[in-house]
Amino acid sequence: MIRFEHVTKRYADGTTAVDDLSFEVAEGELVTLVGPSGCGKTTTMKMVNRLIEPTEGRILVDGEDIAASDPVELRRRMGYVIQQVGLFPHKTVLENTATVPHLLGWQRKKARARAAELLDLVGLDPSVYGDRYPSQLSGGQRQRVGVARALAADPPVLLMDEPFGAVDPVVRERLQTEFLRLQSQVRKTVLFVTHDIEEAVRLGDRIAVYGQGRIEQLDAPAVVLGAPATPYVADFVGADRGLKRLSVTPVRAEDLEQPPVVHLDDSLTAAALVLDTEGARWAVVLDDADRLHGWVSAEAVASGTPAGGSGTVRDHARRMDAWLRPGASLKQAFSTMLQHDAGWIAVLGGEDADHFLGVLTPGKLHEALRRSLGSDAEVQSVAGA
Ligand SMILES: Nc1ncnc2c1ncn2[C@@H]1O[C@H](COP(=O)(O)OP(=O)(O)OP(=O)(O)O)[C@@H](O)[C@H]1O
Repeated sequence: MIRFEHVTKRYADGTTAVDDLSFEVAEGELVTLVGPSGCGKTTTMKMVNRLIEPTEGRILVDGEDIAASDPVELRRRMGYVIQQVGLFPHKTVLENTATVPHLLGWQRKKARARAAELLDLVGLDPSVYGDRYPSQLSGGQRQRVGVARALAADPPVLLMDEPFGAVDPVVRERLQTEFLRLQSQVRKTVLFVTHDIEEAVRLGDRIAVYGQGRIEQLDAPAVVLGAPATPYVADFVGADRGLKRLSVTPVRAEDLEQPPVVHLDDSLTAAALVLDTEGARWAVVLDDADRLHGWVSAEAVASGTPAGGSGTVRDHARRMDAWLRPGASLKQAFSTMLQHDAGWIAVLGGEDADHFLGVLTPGKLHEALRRSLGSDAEVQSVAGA
């Protein structure tokens, strides 16, 4: 969708901001450009909407060399969100959002309806915020209007330059979450500039780590973190890259352990037999509908069994309210385990969404992390970690 072919940008003073850059962003893909200040990220992005012209090489959008396109027409096909947002102070939120549709000659009513729809999509109720002016919004709300405005004409490409850079970390995280949700619906082709590796890793389908004017590595976040291509990349992503990988590695059904399972109405004798047979110290407890209830320890079962053996698991089961879905991150899994002081966390999913699939334990979590890269790269990265 966006293709850089040997693109170089040298400024008049001789600074080579971008040096022989070749890479491609696929349709619907979100690529984050990350690197230290002055490494050429913004220059790269501004060449895509021709705010800056390359010195050498060419850029194709949808197969078409943009050097031959009309810059104004080109920019209308590309949403552009920047840190300073650049909302018109004398226009309302709704008018700001409808800017590009207006420019494209949409009828006023249609443009306003579209703007209202977009505001809703970015989490701003148009009936509450539509008539406000930018000065009457918080920083985070202004950023959302910026995103809504960039999406209003439904452009296939979004260029985002530190769009969440000016807000505090809490708001920033919320905006990232909302943006990910939005992107899963609209599937734009996105180039996203940031100097924050956490943000790059969280948002990018792939991340491009910049050195001076060059991409040092362009890979999926888990690969960049698990197998950095160069010492520079390893240094840039940080010594805690192992921890960061937890947040980009999903829990998969095949990573789960299958502990013994008993039901609430099982007799303690039956439960004791199951635990004995499997040599387990605890079992997961499900209700009649096979939904998660909690767990029961072998000790509790044993302590109840001599008393005539008439008791059921229900009398000794403990509740476990925490669980995850497949696809949750290993970080979420680990954090939930810590929060509940538990050595395992149940994973529910399947056709009825609440089916018990198995449990993730710290051992399985470690295995999942090791496997996420494929064995060779991982062995090296673990050895070198
Ligand atoms: N108009 C210009 N004339 C000369 N040099 C420039 C010009 N614009 C940018 N540069 C230089 O080009 C290099 C790359 O700049 P660029 O803005 O692309 O970096 P960046 O990675 O986006 O940095 P930041 O994260 O600080 O925004 C820097 O060394 C910068 O000083």
